[in-house]
Formats: sequence, C-alpha cells, structure tokens
Amino acid sequence: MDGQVLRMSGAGVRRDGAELLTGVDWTVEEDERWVVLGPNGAGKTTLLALAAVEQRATEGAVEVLGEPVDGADATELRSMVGYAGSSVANRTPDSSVVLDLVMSAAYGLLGRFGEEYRTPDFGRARALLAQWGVLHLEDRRFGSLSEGERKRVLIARSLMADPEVLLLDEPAAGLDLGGREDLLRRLTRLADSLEAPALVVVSHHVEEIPPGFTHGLLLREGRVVDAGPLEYVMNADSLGETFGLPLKVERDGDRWSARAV
Ligand SMILES: Nc1ncnc2c1ncn2[C@@H]1O[C@H](COP(=O)(O)OP(=O)(O)OP(=O)(O)O)[C@@H](O)[C@H]1O
Repeated sequence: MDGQVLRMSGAGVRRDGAELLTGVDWTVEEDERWVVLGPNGAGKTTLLALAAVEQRATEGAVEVLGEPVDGADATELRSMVGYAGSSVANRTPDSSVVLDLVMSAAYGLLGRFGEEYRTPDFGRARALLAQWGVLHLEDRRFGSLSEGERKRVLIARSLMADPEVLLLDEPAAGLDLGGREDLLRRLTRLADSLEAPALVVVSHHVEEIPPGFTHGLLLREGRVVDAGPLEYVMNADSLGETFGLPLKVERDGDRWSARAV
C-alpha cells in the first residue's frame, strides 16, 4: 500500500451532462489529516463519496487503500473506510437505537437486524460513544436526536470497524458555538493519536479546521485550486480564488480565520 490510503489521478465525475468533478489529482498518506474546503456546490461531497466508494469516478482513476476502485469489491473496500455524512444520516432509520447503530457498523449495517454481537463489540461501541461525548444517548432512537447529537453518534459509528481512513462530511455544520468547539477538541485529540486512521474532513469554514490537521485541499467548481500542507495552501490568494472573493486570512496559534476585505 506504500503508506497511501487514497490516490486519485485525473478523477472526474459527470452526471446528467454536468461536470461535478474534473481532473482531480490527490494523494492522502496514512499519517496525514486533511481538510477539504470550498463553497457550496464545489464538489466536496462528491469527492468524499468517491473516496468512500459510495460513488464511482466517470473519468480517471481512484485507488482506496492501494486497490483500484474499478473492479474492486465495493462492500469489502467500504468496510475499511469510515464515512459519516448527511447521506449516511438520511439512510439511517429513525427507529435505530443508538448503541445498535454503532455496533452494527462492524457489519456494514445501519441498525440491528438480528445479528449476534460479542461482548467486546458492546464495550467498543460504548467506548466510542464516550469518546464522542454521547454515551448517555446509547438507548435513544436515532430519530429523537438533535442535529449535533446525530453527528457525534455517526462519527462514533464510522470508527467502529477500525477503519484505515476516516471521512467526515461537514461534521461541524449545524452545531452551536460550544458544540463546534467541543467537536474540534475531540477531532484534534483523534488527529494527535498515533493509532488514528488517516483523516479527511470537509468544511465550508477555515474556522472549523481542527488544530493538528496537516493538509488542505481547496475545491471550486469541481476543480482543485490548491492542495498541500496547510501552511502553503492557507493564503489569501488561494482561498480568495476558491471562495470567489478577496479575503484576509489570519492564523492565531493553531486556528485559522478568514473574512472578506
Ligand atoms: N445529478 C446531477 N446533475 C447535475 N448536477 C448535479 C447532480 N448531482 C449533483 N450535482 C451538482 O454537483 C455540484 C457538486 O455537488 P456536491 O454536493 O458535491 O457539492 P458540495 O461542495 O458538497 O456542496 P455543499 O457545500 O453545498 O454541500 C452541485 O452544484 C450539485 O448541484
């Protein structure tokens, strides 16, 4: 695998005559923590769906964990990739009990359908719910959770199968200030952990880049504007081109901020 968990070469997605992604070249190494930034409609969710083997590229090549996605067993590859985003939330039955939802991820399911679980599965699921601050919700039904609670539960779920790469689509969207800061702290803790998988987090906001993240990919209209170590891509020119307006970009310690000028 050569340390690479994701590799895209000239990857593109065309659907119904529209170019959702074009010519994406991107490599993620196992020890890297990436943030994907871009405005609404830039193609971030489509990019993550390629990495999660939820969608296929219509051009170019995508390799996940060293395997070309074309021709691979998608179910097997997906079981090694942790993925949390609105598409997972939308597919999750409201009636799923939180603890079952997390445990069933080990079987690629979104709830419990009569499988037998081993005691260590329960322990691991509870430990993950505790890691994301939602153990107190273990008996609740998914449909009864708030937006922020759902996000945390789905992140815990995405880690259950001990993935090689974790893909989070807008984990901080819809959270209040305290919820966002708490989530960023937990993501930083994960980023700092030696056992953590490679991480890719999608966001619209530079303020949501967790400390400890190492790389950034900037996307606009389906094309990569810039990609590389954060200290190189987080500049006013690249971010301004990405979001389509002149920006002032500032760094305060390990946090970033941007505003229009
Ligand atoms: N079937 C389709 N036909 C045409 N355009 C599509 C189709 N599916 C998605 N799109 C468009 O592709 C673009 C990229 O969508 P995507 O969800 O990947 O963007 P995004 O960067 O995640 O956006 P957001 O930040 O708003 O969630 C959008 O403009 C969307 O309208």
